[in-house]
Amino acid sequence: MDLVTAEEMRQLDRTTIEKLGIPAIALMENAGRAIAEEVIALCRRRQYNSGNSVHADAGHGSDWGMESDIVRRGSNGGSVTGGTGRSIGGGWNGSSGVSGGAQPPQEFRVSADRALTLDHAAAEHWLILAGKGNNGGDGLAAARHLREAGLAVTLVYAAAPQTLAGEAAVQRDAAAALGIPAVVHGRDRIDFAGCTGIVDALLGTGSAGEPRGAYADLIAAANASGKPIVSADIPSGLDADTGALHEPCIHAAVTVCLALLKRGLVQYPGAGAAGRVVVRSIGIPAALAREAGVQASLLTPEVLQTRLGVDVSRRRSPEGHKGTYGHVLLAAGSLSMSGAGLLAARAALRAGCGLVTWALPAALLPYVIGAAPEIMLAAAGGGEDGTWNAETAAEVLRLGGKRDVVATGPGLGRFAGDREWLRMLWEGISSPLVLDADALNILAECNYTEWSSPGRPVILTPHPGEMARLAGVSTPQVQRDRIGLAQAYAVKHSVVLVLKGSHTVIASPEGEVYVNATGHPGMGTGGAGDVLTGMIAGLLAQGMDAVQAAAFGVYLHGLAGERAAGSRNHPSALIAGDMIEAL
Ligand SMILES: NC(=O)C1=CN([C@@H]2O[C@H](COP(=O)(O)OP(=O)(O)OC[C@H]3O[C@@H](n4cnc5c(N)ncnc54)[C@H](OP(=O)(O)O)[C@@H]3O)[C@@H](O)[C@H]2O)[C@@H](O)CC1
Ligand SMILES: Nc1ncnc2c1ncn2[C@@H]1O[C@H](COP(=O)(O)OP(=O)(O)O)[C@@H](O)[C@H]1O
Ligand SMILES: [K+]
Repeated sequence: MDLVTAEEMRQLDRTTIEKLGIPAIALMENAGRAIAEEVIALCRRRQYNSGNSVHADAGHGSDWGMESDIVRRGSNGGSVTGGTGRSIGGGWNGSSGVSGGAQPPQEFRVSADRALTLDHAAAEHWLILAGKGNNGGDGLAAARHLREAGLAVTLVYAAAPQTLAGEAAVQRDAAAALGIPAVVHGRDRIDFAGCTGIVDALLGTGSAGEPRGAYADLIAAANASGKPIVSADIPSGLDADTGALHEPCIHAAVTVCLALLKRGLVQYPGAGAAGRVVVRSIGIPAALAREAGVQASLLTPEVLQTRLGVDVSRRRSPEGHKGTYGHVLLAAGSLSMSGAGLLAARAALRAGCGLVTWALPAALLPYVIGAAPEIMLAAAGGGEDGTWNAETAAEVLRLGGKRDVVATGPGLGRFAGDREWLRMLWEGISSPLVLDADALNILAECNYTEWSSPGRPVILTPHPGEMARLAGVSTPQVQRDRIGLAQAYAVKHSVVLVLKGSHTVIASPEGEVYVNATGHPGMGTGGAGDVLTGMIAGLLAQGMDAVQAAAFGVYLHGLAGERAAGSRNHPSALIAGDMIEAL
């Protein structure tokens, strides 16, 4: 699923309208219809949750909705198929006692427009907050469809209705011709307390900066009302590209994202303000996105398989052996942070590589013998206190020269001469390199683009603090536009960048970006990143290319976190080692 900026979306709108000849009003109609359908779906969920679906339970009501189908299925032991609507005039259901070879009577089935049908529709009264641009037009179109479905709607114009233009003005006139009641901000009283829900169609991809005047007032009042809000395209007040929230910003229960997923909806804090995000097709062909040069996508199994060519089933050859699956060299751990090396080494094995050699300070070795018997240990010299030193570079280079992947950083610590140490590895290791933790902190102090490189891929896996040091900005600046920053950094420095955190971003040197959606807040625990480093190294060793290994590693790491969190009594009990066991 592609992720677009507001500007990219505008281009795709234009291409659809001008090159394909689809009228803008048709797109707006589709948008309005999609928004109305999602409002109705929300009303159904609400009714279902508050037990109002008793009709559907009894199987004789007029509820034709999705949730009621689920209820019917449940009450019939799964034997009734849903999704076809209520049948009228027929009655044969295969168990009605028809016998003796008699044929069932020909069924006569008529289905209503179930997506726009709602039980107790008259109990609903929605306010449609409409801005004066096309986002407002979408809301006005939705109002007509909702009214058609029997819900009461009141239009709330942010600006005088006569200031609307183009397609939005067409929608305004259609609503007026149908006699849909309308109020105007600043002129009329707006009864937020009396409504059952709010459509936010104030600002979409054309918004710029903080909501002003009437827009700000209406956003604040909508949030304060406590009523469920369905946002058209994006929550008004959200930066569609970065996920930054202006003040004020709508906090939606549902966001009906139109045509293509906007970047800002998958980046925090925007992702938190959007609620449940539903992407709805409105007639803009999704295939246009790649043709127009869109480079970002959500990391779904489909993207992993078709776009990245990852064999997600991770088939193993019947004749394979440990040599088939590659050998990782991990240079990590020090006396006070030995666990970081152990976690990374074990995670590499669990990711499926054949062999892992863990190079570590010699003084540390006696303490970790037997901690994970599957791991080979290599004493790399270092200080008597179990720390690394500059002289260890030669041994790491020697060991790394024979391995399929070299990973370093977890638990490494800082030491005199560490910049030169890292430079020797960077220039001397010809297999793919994974750098994390202190290796990144060292790198941040070096002008490494001037280092010579044997032309192999490098994967950097910073958390936001490490990213800030690498990019020379503050951590809040990193978080303000994670996709944009990761993309720019990866291209400029010719690295594969994994910017960790909720919805980890993976960026390639060619500017391709993938945003991960697996994971769990329980993963905010020491060592979780070390596990990821090991996993990515383990996948690289098995022959994946750097982007494949980074993306698939992040995806699997998130899944493991979800699984591990689910297996504890409480997710906050999750520790990094649980994720390795959940692989
Ligand atoms: N054919 C298409 O293009 C399709 C578009 N579609 C839909 O259109 C949306 C984009 O529509 P859009 O480009 O008209 O912009 P939109 O988000 O309605 O805002 C513009 C208005 O807001 C105002 N305004 C801006 N910033 C403001 C602020 N901070 N505070 C206050 N006001 C502010 C600005 O006022 P101005 O600055 O001009 O005074 C202007 O009046 C898109 O998200 C999708 O929903 C779909 O239907 C598919 C087809
Ligand atoms: N709220 C969250 N949702 C999803 N993943 C998370 C969340 N918090 C942390 N993580 C993941 O956990 C890992 C933490 O890594 P890091 O900060 O490097 O930890 P450490 O240095 O202790 O190993 C990263 O992969 C990050 O994406
Ligand atoms: K909106």
